Amino acid sequence: MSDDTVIHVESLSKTYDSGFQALSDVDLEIRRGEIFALLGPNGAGKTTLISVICGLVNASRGRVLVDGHDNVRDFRRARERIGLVPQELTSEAFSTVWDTVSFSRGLFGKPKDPRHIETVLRSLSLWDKRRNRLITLSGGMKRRVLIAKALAHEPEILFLDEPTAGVDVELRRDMWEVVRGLRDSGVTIILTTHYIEEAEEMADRIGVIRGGSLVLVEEKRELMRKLGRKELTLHLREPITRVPATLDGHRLTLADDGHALVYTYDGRHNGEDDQAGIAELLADLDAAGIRFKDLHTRQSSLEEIFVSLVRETT
Ligand SMILES: Nc1ncnc2c1ncn2[C@@H]1O[C@H](COP(=O)(O)OP(=O)(O)OP(=O)(O)O)[C@@H](O)[C@H]1O
Repeated sequence: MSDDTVIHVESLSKTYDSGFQALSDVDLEIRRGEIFALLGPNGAGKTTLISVICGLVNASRGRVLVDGHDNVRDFRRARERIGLVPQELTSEAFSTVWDTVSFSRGLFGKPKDPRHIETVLRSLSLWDKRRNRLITLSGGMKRRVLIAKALAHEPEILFLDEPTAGVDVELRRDMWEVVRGLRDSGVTIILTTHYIEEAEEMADRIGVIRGGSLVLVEEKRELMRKLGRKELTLHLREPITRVPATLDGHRLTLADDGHALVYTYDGRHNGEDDQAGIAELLADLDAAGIRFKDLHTRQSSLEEIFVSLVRETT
């Protein structure tokens, strides 16, 4: 475990009383100060994993250390380091913003600290609303209150469970800004999401969970670089039966019953090399007497990468 590990998850499994195994043998290290996005389809085990880390659900096997504290044997020390933002506001509709957020701090046995509550409310643009009852707030403001509640006891780690589920595009962007601001203030962020775009936009690292197993953990940039390939498809005038040996140096595959050639290349980092590669390819095609009538390029998005990963592990 390295020094910058803030959460250490080891051989974690969870079988519910029903006999359903929701997590199997999950190992994960969360680094201090990162935004980590946990992606996965419905029922993959995202909420279960968060709940076990936060100590709300018991693991069947394995252990979790939060800043070095075992989340079962040393529950309080582990839990006080964590803020959890659930999807929905459950109660307190008639309380004011100020009371709701202050009360949350008290739940962790922390002494009152109006200055801190003020800082949190200001950072989330809730200060002007502090005397408003929750029931009078817009959906966006309610989401901010959920975050303020989770930050009231000064946690260093913040879990956001589907922070933008069911919200409109504008509010989603607004939430992304808020989350980035928190990360910039030094909070480690772990979020679950269905929205690939959300992970692509915000995460430093991405974990993909499927059927209770963590199938991949990778730097987002690295993931995009390794898997985010560009494809150039050349639609040929005349079909060919095989790629001529003179074109062996290029990454070419035959498609569409010999009517198309597909060239794959790394589209993100070596822009100049790519262009050189394409120029060479076109010259070699010409020399080989292969003519094409049309071409198009496409870039794989994180969405496609994700879909292919999920498919591969089925
Ligand atoms: N208390 C429980 N008892 C039995 N099975 C449960 C319980 N809670 C969750 N499950 C099952 O465990 C699996 C994982 O659920 P979980 O809520 O962790 O998934 P998720 O990835 O968060 O899904 P979603 O994106 O739909 O919220 C699901 O099949 C769910 O039905």
